[in-house]
Amino acid sequence: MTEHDAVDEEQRHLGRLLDRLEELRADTRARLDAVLRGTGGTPQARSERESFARLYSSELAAFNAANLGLYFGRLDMEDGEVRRIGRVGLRDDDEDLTPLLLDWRADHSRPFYLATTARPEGAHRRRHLRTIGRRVIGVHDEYLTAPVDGEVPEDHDDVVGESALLEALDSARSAHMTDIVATIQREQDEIIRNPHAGVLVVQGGPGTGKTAVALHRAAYLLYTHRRRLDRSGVLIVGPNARFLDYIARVLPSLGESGVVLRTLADLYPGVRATGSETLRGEEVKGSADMVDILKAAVRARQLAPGADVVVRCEGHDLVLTPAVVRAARGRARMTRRPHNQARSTFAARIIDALTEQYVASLTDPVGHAEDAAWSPEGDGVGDLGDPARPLLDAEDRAALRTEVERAPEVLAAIDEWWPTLRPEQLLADLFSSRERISEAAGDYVAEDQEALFRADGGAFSVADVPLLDELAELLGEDPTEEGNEADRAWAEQVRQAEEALEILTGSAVQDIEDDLDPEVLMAYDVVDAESLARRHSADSDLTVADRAGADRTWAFGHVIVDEAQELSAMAWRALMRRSPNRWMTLVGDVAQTSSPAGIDSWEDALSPYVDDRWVLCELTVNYRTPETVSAVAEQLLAQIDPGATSPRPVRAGRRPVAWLETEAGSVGRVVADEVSLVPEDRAVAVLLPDDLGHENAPGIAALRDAVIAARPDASVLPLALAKGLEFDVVVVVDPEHVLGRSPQGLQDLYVGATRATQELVLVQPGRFGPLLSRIRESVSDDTEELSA
Ligand SMILES: Nc1ncnc2c1ncn2[C@@H]1O[C@H](COP(=O)(O)OP(=O)(O)OP(=O)(O)O)[C@@H](O)[C@H]1O
Repeated sequence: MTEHDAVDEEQRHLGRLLDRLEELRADTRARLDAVLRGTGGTPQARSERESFARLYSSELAAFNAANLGLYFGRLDMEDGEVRRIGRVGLRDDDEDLTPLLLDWRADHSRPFYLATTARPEGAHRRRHLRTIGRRVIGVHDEYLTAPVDGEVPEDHDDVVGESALLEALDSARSAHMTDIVATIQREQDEIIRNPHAGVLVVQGGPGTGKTAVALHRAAYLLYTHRRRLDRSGVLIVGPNARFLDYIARVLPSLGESGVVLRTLADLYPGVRATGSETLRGEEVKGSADMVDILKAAVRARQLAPGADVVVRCEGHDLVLTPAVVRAARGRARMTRRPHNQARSTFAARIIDALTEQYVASLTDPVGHAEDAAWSPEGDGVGDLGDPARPLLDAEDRAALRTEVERAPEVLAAIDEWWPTLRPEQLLADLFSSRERISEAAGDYVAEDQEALFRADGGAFSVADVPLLDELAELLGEDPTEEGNEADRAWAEQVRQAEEALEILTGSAVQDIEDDLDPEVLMAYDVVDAESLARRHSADSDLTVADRAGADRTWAFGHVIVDEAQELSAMAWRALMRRSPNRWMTLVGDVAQTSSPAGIDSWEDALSPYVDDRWVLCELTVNYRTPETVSAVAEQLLAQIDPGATSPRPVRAGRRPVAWLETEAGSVGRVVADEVSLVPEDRAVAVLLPDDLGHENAPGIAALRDAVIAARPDASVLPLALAKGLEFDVVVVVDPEHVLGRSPQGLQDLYVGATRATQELVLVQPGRFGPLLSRIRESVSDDTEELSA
């Protein structure tokens, strides 16, 4: 059969598939319309209509997304079976519901991604289709076993379907990422379909497809564990909003909804962290020691007076001694409940003490009341029923207690000593007061204390988000606030689980001064699956993604973190709370860590939560940067970690790396010239050192204007925002400044250089320093050296 015949054959099949897709789409559209037309009925009927409407809408979205590149692969099995693989599964409407197309995630599609001549997986031939719109324009066949017509099987190493892969990689990068379903590689497939139900760490150098793999794993898990994950949702946390915008376009085309995409900046519902942070601040706030600082800050708000305080109640003066208030505070702390929930214990103790005095003052007006004062050792109740004071019965005493409880001065005193607190307010109060900082963080050196201070305490930065989350745990909800019944019930369940866990693990109830053990986070594990499911099936018109995104304590079925190396110890805590079952995919590269609070090793980050119960997978092939750029990146990596291995690039470069030294005043012109050379269909980015990348940095506006004049669609970004992104041509401005700016400078430059899919240009005001000159020298065979 010639290629021409093969194209004709596949074109006929594609036509059949597109017709079938159209039928299904029309059918779903009609059902959706019918559901949307429905009105009235019982609440249950309404709620059923809502869920059908959601189901049909998401089916429609999947059909719409599948339209392009619907059918991309075919496997001819040794036993004669033909499997056609595409973006969605389609069946004929005949009696047997004959499969017309297999979803790429189905088990039967797997050999398409795995088969090699060494391990053909039962397949005889793999065919990749090239399509444009509704047209098949070519096919590429690989024989995995001795072919019938005598062709020799190709040699295979770790790259499967190489020509289809290279074609996919060479297509111009649009502003956003595309899916890779047609060309997933074996090592990637093994991660995407990995059955491990705990923490899976995916480590890989730049361009190895970590982000792509994470997204396809989300799609695969939602397909394979739909019932479970549809209710509980999947959380994907990425490095920045730009990046999320970039991947949000990929997920629908993978056919998925019900996924919550977040950056750390918006992980805490109701707060969008846009404030800036110093490197020192990032480091101090990211450290796990902050847990103690925050606990101290909460305790500092639990007060006791220095001298006796008189409160008036219905015309009677009642006295609270510091000892009584301290004892009430001790009791409240001993409950080990969050601050706002322990408040009722504190208040009850104070009110008991005052009631006792009140009773005494009425029954013993001549002044023996003091003898009856509630003592911290007493249980505060028995005294009320003392038979030596028969004048008031229990009912009278209860009425008096109510009077005390409602007395404005009593309420004010309780509010002053044990106020109801909100995380945002407490953190803002703490950071805007040097006095409070030194009270809570007295052990810190002055410089670290100063790093916490800012005049506008409420200008939250990303580093503050995990602190707000931690405080929300320490403070708990305000039990007097309206609504949130379900949340309170959930918090109560978790609390009981914590107690059960303490009994199970035999650990004694800890002293009130004790730190919470990180293991306590594991308490969610003993909340049974049924309770989790009940919570997840709450009656609501909102989608799972909407509800989960707005609920800080939502327990996600699966959590995926991209660029996980950037997470601080505090951020890990916040994320682990969202993954009580610890079913997570963590994707990252410890050589790219640029945050001073980020991690150097996966062990250190994970051991507090799962000990050594996590699985590491590595990606070794670089699909992004060509050999020319990789050679430079490899040398930078050798500086970061001499033991690390660079991923192997699959592509050759078009143009050598350009090293341009220029007068400080000509940077704008040189960069603009470079940018103007880039063909129009290629994406180009100018990456700036983070401290020069912001709008107001000197000279940046002029540089930006020059670049935009040369290429209006060019991206001009600080390096930190380029994380996870890619562009065909990348110009890094002032690499020496990047190197010198922070201890993570090498990592920053490594990240910047590895954003390029085709060309890298380094523009240096002045001269390159010793390290970069050495690298330039060592790759000089294919280096373009220019002096601008
Ligand atoms: N199997 C594949 N087929 C086609 N393209 C692929 C494949 N794997 C990865 N790619 C492409 O390679 C590029 C790099 O992938 P991705 O951004 O996922 O890498 P990464 O490991 O997350 O990189 P970084 O750590 O630098 O952010 C993307 O354009 C992606 O689409």
